[in-house]
Parts: sequence; structure tokens; C-alpha cells
Amino acid sequence: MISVESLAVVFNKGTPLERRALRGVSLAVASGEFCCVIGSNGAGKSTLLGAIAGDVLPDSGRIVLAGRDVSRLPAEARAGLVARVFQDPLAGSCGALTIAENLALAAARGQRRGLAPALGRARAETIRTRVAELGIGLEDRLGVPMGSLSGGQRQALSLVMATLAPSSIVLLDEHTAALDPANAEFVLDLTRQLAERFSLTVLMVTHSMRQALDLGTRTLMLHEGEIVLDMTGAERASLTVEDLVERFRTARGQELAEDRLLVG
Ligand SMILES: Nc1ncnc2c1ncn2[C@@H]1O[C@H](COP(=O)(O)OP(=O)(O)OP(=O)(O)O)[C@@H](O)[C@H]1O
Repeated sequence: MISVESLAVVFNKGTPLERRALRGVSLAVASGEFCCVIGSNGAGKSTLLGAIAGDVLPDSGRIVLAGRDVSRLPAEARAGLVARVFQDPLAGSCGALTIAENLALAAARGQRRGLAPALGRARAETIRTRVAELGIGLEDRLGVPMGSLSGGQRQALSLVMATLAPSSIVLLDEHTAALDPANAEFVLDLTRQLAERFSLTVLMVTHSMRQALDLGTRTLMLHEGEIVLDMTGAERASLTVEDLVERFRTARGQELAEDRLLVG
């Protein structure tokens, strides 16, 4: 469960570059809910995910994850509660470490232990099984450096890493945007499967309005640091991309001026 209350983030406060990235965002995401987040450039999507993960500390407001108030905790202290996958396939894992080492560290996330115990036998078996389930032959290459893999392979492993530790909150920040269409589809399918299998609570940022309506159970639209649309259930099921554009126009009294969103 994610609970965000009146969250505000201001960058470069008190300078000519001041930017209010989040303007009092409140949001409750139930356990097992899969929420897609869409919005134009600079809407505050990454800032919201960063604030939940602890990479961005809020100026005001409160964040509660799985019943624990984490508002002032740094990212390391939240690692056992929340996992994040980034747009850049290189960002979520260490290229110099092997696949097995990266996965072992992910499995030990949130625990105060080093690499050696993380590579215990039982854990090594789990890792091998989880990698084999991807069906892309990486289980026979667990000793190769992560840096030698393709973007698609790396993102697939990042998703496995995000779901190895018991944390059930996963934040996906345009995690397929840097992939070619075939790999993006593969990683999206994997996202669906893992979310269902582990009853994950997911916040997935996407620039594709189609994806934001097709995937998961809820669609949020952020605009200029505020949630302007929040759709779920039957209302969402019948919505087309055109309807979504129209809803935005009605809510904000302006056109959605974002080519990337409309094309996606
Ligand atoms: N570290 C930072 N320092 C200063 N300003 C920032 C920082 N991070 C984000 N911003 C600003 O805050 C606003 C929200 O940015 P954010 O990255 O959250 O938007 P976004 O919705 O993820 O956009 P995009 O789709 O372009 O990635 C933007 O105006 C951005 O320029």
C-alpha cells in the first residue's frame, strides 16, 4: 500500500530557477493495485516516483509505505519496502558485476549483509530458477558481467531484481522507453506476469496513453505537479485515448500539447 498525502517538492527553492515539481499530491494506491501514470514533460512523474523511493526528499507532505511513515527516510532505508526500475537499462544494475552478483544483491535488498551471504546456496537456486523462467537462456550465463548484455536483457533482469526481495511495491519509470518495439513488448509482458504472480503494488510511468489505459487497473494523469485525472473500474475500461484527451481538456480547460503522449 502506498499513501501519499499533500506531497510538495520544490527544486531550487528561493532562486530564479525555482520549480514546484509537485504541488500537494495526494494518492492512495491499494495493495496489489497496478497504477499507470501519464503526463506531459515536466509534469512531475519522475519526481513522484523519486519521492516515494526516497531519492527526492519532499518539502512537505507525508509518504507511508506498507504502513510505515518513510517521509524523512533516505532511499537506503526504504530499499526493503520499494524497488525501482529506470528508463535507462544501465541505471538499475552494476555493469561490472556478474548477473548472479547483481541478482544476489537485489535479493538481499534492505538487509544489512554483504555479497558473500547474499550468494548462499538456496538463494543461488532461486536466482537460477527465476532467470530460467525468462526463457531467454540467461540462466547459463550467470557468470557474465551485466554490462555485456543488451538493453532488453538488462531490463528483464532489472524486473526480476525488483521482485526478488519481499518488497511488494515496484516503481517503473518509463522502463520500456529505451527499448526497440519487440523488446519493449517482451518487457511489458513480463511486467504484467510478475505483477500478477507476486500481487505487486505498481506505479508505472509511461508516455503511451494506450499503455496507460490497457495495462493495470488504474490510470493517473499528472499535469504541472498535480493529479488532474484518476480513473479506474468500469469508467476506465470503456475509455479510449480520444476520451482521455477530452477528459484532460475538460479538467484543465486547455489542449494536451504533447506530441509524444498523443503518438504513443
Ligand atoms: N533535480 C532537479 N533539479 C531541478 N529541477 C528539477 C529536478 N528534477 C526535476 N526538476 C524539474 O521538476 C519538474 C518535474 O520534473 P519531472 O522529471 O518529475 O517530470 P516528468 O513528468 O517525469 O517529465 P518527463 O516526462 O519529461 O520525464 C520539471 O520542471 C523539471 O525540470
